[in-house]
Amino acid sequence: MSPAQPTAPRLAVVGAGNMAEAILRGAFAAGVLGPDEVVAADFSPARRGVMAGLGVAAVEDAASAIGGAEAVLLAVKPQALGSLGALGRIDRDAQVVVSIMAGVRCDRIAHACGGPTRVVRVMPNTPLLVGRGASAIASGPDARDGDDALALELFGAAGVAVRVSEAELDAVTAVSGSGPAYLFHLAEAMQAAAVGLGLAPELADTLVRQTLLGSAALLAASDADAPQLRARVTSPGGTTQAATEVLENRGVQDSIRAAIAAAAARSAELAG
Ligand SMILES: NC(=O)C1=CN([C@@H]2O[C@H](COP(=O)(O)OP(=O)(O)OC[C@H]3O[C@@H](n4cnc5c(N)ncnc54)[C@H](OP(=O)(O)O)[C@@H]3O)[C@@H](O)[C@H]2O)C=CC1
Ligand SMILES: O=C(O)[C@@H]1CCC=N1
Repeated sequence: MSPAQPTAPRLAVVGAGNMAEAILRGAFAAGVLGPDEVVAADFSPARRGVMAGLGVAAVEDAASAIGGAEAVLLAVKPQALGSLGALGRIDRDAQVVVSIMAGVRCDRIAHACGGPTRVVRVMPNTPLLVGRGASAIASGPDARDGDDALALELFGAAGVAVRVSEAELDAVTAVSGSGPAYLFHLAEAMQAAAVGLGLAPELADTLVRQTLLGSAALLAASDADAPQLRARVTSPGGTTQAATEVLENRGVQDSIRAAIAAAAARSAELAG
């Protein structure tokens, strides 16, 4: 597909990495935006190539992408904010800045833009890639009514999008932003255990993926909560009880609580 050349893009994307790609794919699939309404900036020729493959005009220089866009999506790593001189080009009256950077507060973004700015922060997660994202959206102090509309549409197109306060975002980041990694950690451990018990790696992989997928679908669809669903699998004196006792004796629930607390603390630290 040859990239479009928008004269006044609706959305300028700064940082066309994994998350930006997931967000754009979801938005295009749902028809929320067309590729000709987007311009993306990335240092990496390979990432610009990915954008071109989506039909999006891609440039190297963020400053040249920003001009005229209705909204600017900041999708670089939090550590890159300091070197984003292009933010000085933001029209703070006319443009909305949507940031997915973990931990970076609205006031820091506004400072980088040169003063009060219409900032909307979003914490998405990678299941966006398959249309099953969980995204939380917080409007900053200088955002106007309706400034979160594009974010709600964009992120709602690829899963669930909910409004939260900025104060809640560190906890959200720890739970749903990083959350997919916790499940993948469990998948790794289950696959290794299955192979350790003598199952072929391909069989272990199939069984673990389908077990996690089916369990997540059951949790999502059921009126029962997680403890009730767990009780239904656990026959008294049976195999699940034997496993659960080991998990409890080894403090797995405490470990998960501590891990999520560490993620929230790290998100707060990234605020600088
Ligand atoms: N991954 C996840 O699960 C989640 C991530 N986030 C947030 O999403 C953000 C993006 O993450 P992710 O997509 O994984 O990051 P990536 O590193 O994949 O993508 C960022 C891209 O931006 C480029 N870049 C950096 N600075 C500039 C600049 N000034 N101008 C143009 N391009 C630039 C980088 O190039 P180069 O590599 O050459 O520097 C890179 O290609 C992060 O802030 C993260 O906190 C939020 C929720 C979940
Ligand atoms: O690990 C991180 O910092 C980012 C934010 C949430 C998921 N990934």
